[in-house]
Order: sequence, then structure tokens, then C-alpha cells
Amino acid sequence: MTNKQSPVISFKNYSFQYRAQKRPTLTNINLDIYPGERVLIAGPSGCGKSTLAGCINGLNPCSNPGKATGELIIDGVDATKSSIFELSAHVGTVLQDPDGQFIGLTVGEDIAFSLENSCMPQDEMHQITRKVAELVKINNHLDYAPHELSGGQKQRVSLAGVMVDQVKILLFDEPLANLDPATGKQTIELIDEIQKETDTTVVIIEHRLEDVLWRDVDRIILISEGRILADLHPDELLATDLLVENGIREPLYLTAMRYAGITLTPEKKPSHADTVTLPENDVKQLQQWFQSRGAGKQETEREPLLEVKNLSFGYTKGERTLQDVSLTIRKGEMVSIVGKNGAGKSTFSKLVCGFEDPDQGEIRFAGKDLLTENIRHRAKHIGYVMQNPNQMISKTMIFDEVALSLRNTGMDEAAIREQVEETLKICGLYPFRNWPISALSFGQKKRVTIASVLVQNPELIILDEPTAGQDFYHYTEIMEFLRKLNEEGVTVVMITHDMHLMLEYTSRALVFADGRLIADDCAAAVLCNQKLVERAALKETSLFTLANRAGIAPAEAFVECFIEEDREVRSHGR
Ligand SMILES: Nc1ncnc2c1ncn2[C@@H]1O[C@H](COP(=O)(O)OP(=O)(O)OP(=O)(O)O)[C@@H](O)[C@H]1O
Ligand SMILES: Nc1ncnc2c1ncn2[C@@H]1O[C@H](COP(=O)(O)OP(=O)(O)OP(=O)(O)O)[C@@H](O)[C@H]1O
Repeated sequence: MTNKQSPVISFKNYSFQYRAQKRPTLTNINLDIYPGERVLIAGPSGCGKSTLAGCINGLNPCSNPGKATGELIIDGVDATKSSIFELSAHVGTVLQDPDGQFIGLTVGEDIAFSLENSCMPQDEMHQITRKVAELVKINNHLDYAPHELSGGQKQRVSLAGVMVDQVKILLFDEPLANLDPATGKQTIELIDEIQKETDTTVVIIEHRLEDVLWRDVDRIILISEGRILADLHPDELLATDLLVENGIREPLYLTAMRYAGITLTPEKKPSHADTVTLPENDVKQLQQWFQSRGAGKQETEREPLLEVKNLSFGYTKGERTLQDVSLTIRKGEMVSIVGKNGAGKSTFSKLVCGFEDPDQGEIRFAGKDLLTENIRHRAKHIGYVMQNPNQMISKTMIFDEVALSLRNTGMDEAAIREQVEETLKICGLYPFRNWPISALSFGQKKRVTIASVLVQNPELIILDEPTAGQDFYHYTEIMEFLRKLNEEGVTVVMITHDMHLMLEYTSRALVFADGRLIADDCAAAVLCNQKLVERAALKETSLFTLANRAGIAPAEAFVECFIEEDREVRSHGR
């Protein structure tokens, strides 16, 4: 990075106000990003990160009407006077919502789209497409249509799409949101390699800070309520309390160090778990903290709620998307389903909810055969929150969306209002109750879909990536809320790629790989099993790294200690 060059992105006294909003979403932004820099943009949900990205790639105000004031120069071009098309020659974007940017009818066509536009010869085009598809590991799905792909597979296609473009700036808006942990790690490595090879400028917006910091970034820009709050080197920012104060999750090993009473400073280089300086005294403090905490609690046996036996299913004849899956979810449990993209996790939930019928096997709910019941009937007992909120939303206004299922039951309007408002309060959406859904950020929309399922009081809720796209504040709010519901007796199953979520909130993890259930064990034990971690594309937690570096064994017990303390801290507030 050479600051003497002129910036490739330059905001000067820049503000942006959506036409639909009363106040500017971005206020007085002054920010220079230099060629070849790697910049991470962080901030709480709704603070304006995606809006900032939209101003860089021209979506704002070209697609989302609004007014910009001040200056914004992108790669020498005045962005305030340019079209999306003009800016696309300078900026390649991977959006948060992979459905929103699928252009081709198949994966191959989609990746090749921009090459086709540049009139490249067919042979060369096929070769590049294949190479990039291999890079993001989607080469076995080149002739698949978008609806035949899992969420994570779609995300890989978007990544491949921008990688074939030759642009100066690569903009990633939550590139990790739907990726399994191992692919997330590879994606960060891939972005890093591409950046190094091509000296592209990389701007990443991401809530999964620890995952992005797997490779170096030059700066972290912290945004709060549309303004830049901090613009610091990661080591400097991580030594402060700014992240936690602004509702962003700091890397877990740092929280563990703070719990042990260790003072973090930029000189300790806190950005990586494997290189953060651990002087003898800090090691001693970690060991003492570990010894001062007792062993975890024992789980009690509960009665079965959902029983699945020998379940098999294929989307097409002869294909086996799920094979011989047998498992039992017990009443009052909070369980996570984890595993690589395309392993069959969402398909499993679709079979339970009745969106698809199995080829073989049994599904029983509270002792009754579920396969004889239709979707509507099942929905009264089992709530399903899909991965992509845009696939669930059918109303224009937030209140109506959440009220929809209750209105279908013929409940009187006053009772509906009371129940909907209560749910909106719980989900942190009450202030927005009279807003159109179109004016919400992705994370806010996700909460609307959770609210519309919770409002029906189901006995079992299956949530597909409940916290994807949420900042730490809302993550905690949603998860604590789910935990409270769980304590009141609602059984909760979560499909997740977030290993922290799995560790912190679910004592049991069901691990899927290639359509089979390959493990059913306690969460910390799953992440201690190196072979399983690899086979299911999971990722070790940085707490293991820290425990190993401090000579604390077994690492699994250290992780459990951390989780216990974290629960206490959260339930009593910091
Ligand atoms: N198209 C739009 N029209 C009107 N207002 C919008 C539009 N898109 C976003 N907003 C508003 O701008 C604010 C910031 O949204 P933005 O998507 O930039 O947040 P974010 O920081 O990326 O959030 P998240 O982390 O939840 O994705 C939101 O409160 C939202 O109400
Ligand atoms: N409607 C469909 N038609 C044909 N194939 C499909 C369809 N939906 C999913 N598949 C395929 O079934 C497999 C399992 O997909 P599923 O969505 O269950 O995976 P997943 O484990 O939930 O993945 P992710 O973590 O990426 O969300 C994938 O290989 C996918 O390509």
C-alpha cells in the first residue's frame, strides 16, 4: 500500500439520502481508499454499510432513487454523474443476496456473462469459466439452474462471476453469509490471493470479522449511524472496546483473553489467534481463569418430539440428496445442524415441513405420523424460517407480513394487533411496524421473517441460518430470544455455518456430509474431532488455538468454560 498514489475511491463531504427516507443514511463521509488496499467495513445492522457499497458501484442512486451531495470519485470517474454500467467497468460486486444477481440460465452461463459481453472468443471463454468455477469449487454444477443450487452454491457462483471480470475494485457485501466455514475460510484466502496477484483494491463488508481477519486487512472502517466512527489498523481497533460498544462481535479468543483479565494493546498484535503475543504472565492468567471455573452442567434426558427414521430423498430419480438419515430431536432441545454447502441440510428441513415428500423413511412428530399431514397442518406445529428472507416475504408492509398467518386463521383484529406488536417488540422491529419492507436492510428483513413464524407460537422452529447478515447486537438479541423461547419449552433447530453460534447456544450438533448424517454429538466434541471438521467442511474455533498456545488441556474443556462464562456475562449484561 502506497499512500502517495491518488486514491482509487475518494469520498469528500459525501452524504446520501434515499428518496424514501426523511434523513440521510450516510452523512459527511470523508474516506480515501488507495490502490491495492484491503479494507474491511464493519458496523451494526442498518448503519449504512450496504448503502456505502451501493454508492461505490452506482446502485445508489441509479437503482435506488436518492440524492447524493459532496464528492465521490471512483477510479478517476465522478460517481455522482455516472451510470451503473459505466461504474461496472471499475467495480465488481458480490452482493449479500446471491439470488439478486443471477443473470444466466445456468451456472456456466452466469459466470461467462461478462466475458460474453466483452466479445471474447468461445474457446477462451469456456476455458476461463471452467478455471474460475474450479477455483470456487462449483465446476460440478456448471449446467445447474439457479433454483437447483443450495444457498452457499449460489454464493460461490457470484464469487466466480466477479472473478472473471478484470476490474480495479472488488466490492464484497457479506461474501461469507451463506458459506460453510471451510469454504468461508477458502473464500477469504481466495480474495487475498486474487488481491495479491492483481493488486486489486478490495473492500469487504462483513459481520464475521474473525473470519475475514483470517488473512490480513490494512484498515477497518467502523460505521455507526451513517458516519465513520473509526478508521484504524486492525491491531489498533481490536485493542479498543469500540467493536463491542457498537454491537459488533470481536474475535472469540480476544473475548476469552479479556475474561481472563488480560489487557489488550496494539503492540500485542491482536488480529490473529495464532500470532497474538502471549507473554508468560498472560498465559498464567489464562490458566488461572480456566482452573477457577468448574465443570459444565449435565444434560437431562427428554422425551422425543421429532423422530426421523431411514429418510432418503432425491430431487431427480436415481439421485440421492439425502440418504438413510435417522435422528431424534427431543422436546425442549436446542440443536444445530451443520455441514458443508449442498450437504442436504435445507432439504432435510423441507422434508420435515412437507415441501417435498421423501422417497423412503418415516417422520413422526410427538408420536404421530407426519407424512400423512399437509404443509398447512404441519406449519401449526413446526415453524420454518428460510435462509433467504426475500423468498418468504409476500406483503408490502411489515405489520401485514407478520400478521399474515394469524389473519388466515380468522382471529379477531384486536387480538392479532396485540400478538403482532408483542412479536415485533421481541424482534426489535416495533419502531418499524408501519414501514414498507422494501425500506429495510437485509438483516432487518431477516428479522421480519423470524417474527412472522414466531407469531404462530409453534412447538418446533427450524431456522435456516437465523443470524446470517446480523450484527452481534442483533445476533445476541435473536439468539437470546430463541434461548428464552427454548427455556419456555419451544424446541429449536438451527441450520448454521456459524461455529460460534453452534458452540454458544446448542449443546448438540447434527453433522451432515454428502446427504448423510455423519455425527450426532456435543458441539465442543464435534469441533475437537479434526477428521470430522475436515469431512464436514467445518472450522476449528480460535479458542482451541488459544487453549493450545496457553498449554491448556483438554481444549474442549477450555471452550466449555468460555461458553459458560459468556452465557453468564450476557445474561447479566456487560
Ligand atoms: N432502497 C432503500 N430505500 C430506502 N431506505 C433504504 C433502502 N435501503 C436501505 N435503506 C435504509 O438505509 C439504512 C441502512 O441500510 P443498509 O442496508 O445500508 O445497512 P447495513 O449497514 O448494510 O445493514 P445490514 O448489516 O443489516 O445489512 C436502513 O435503516 C434502511 O432503512
Ligand atoms: N430444487 C432442487 N432441484 C434439484 N436439486 C436441488 C434442489 N434444491 C437443492 N438441490 C441440490 O440438493 C443438494 C442439497 O441442497 P441443500 O439446499 O439441501 O443443501 P444445504 O446443506 O442446505 O446447503 P447450504 O449450506 O449451501 O445451504 C445440493 O447439491 C443442491 O444442488
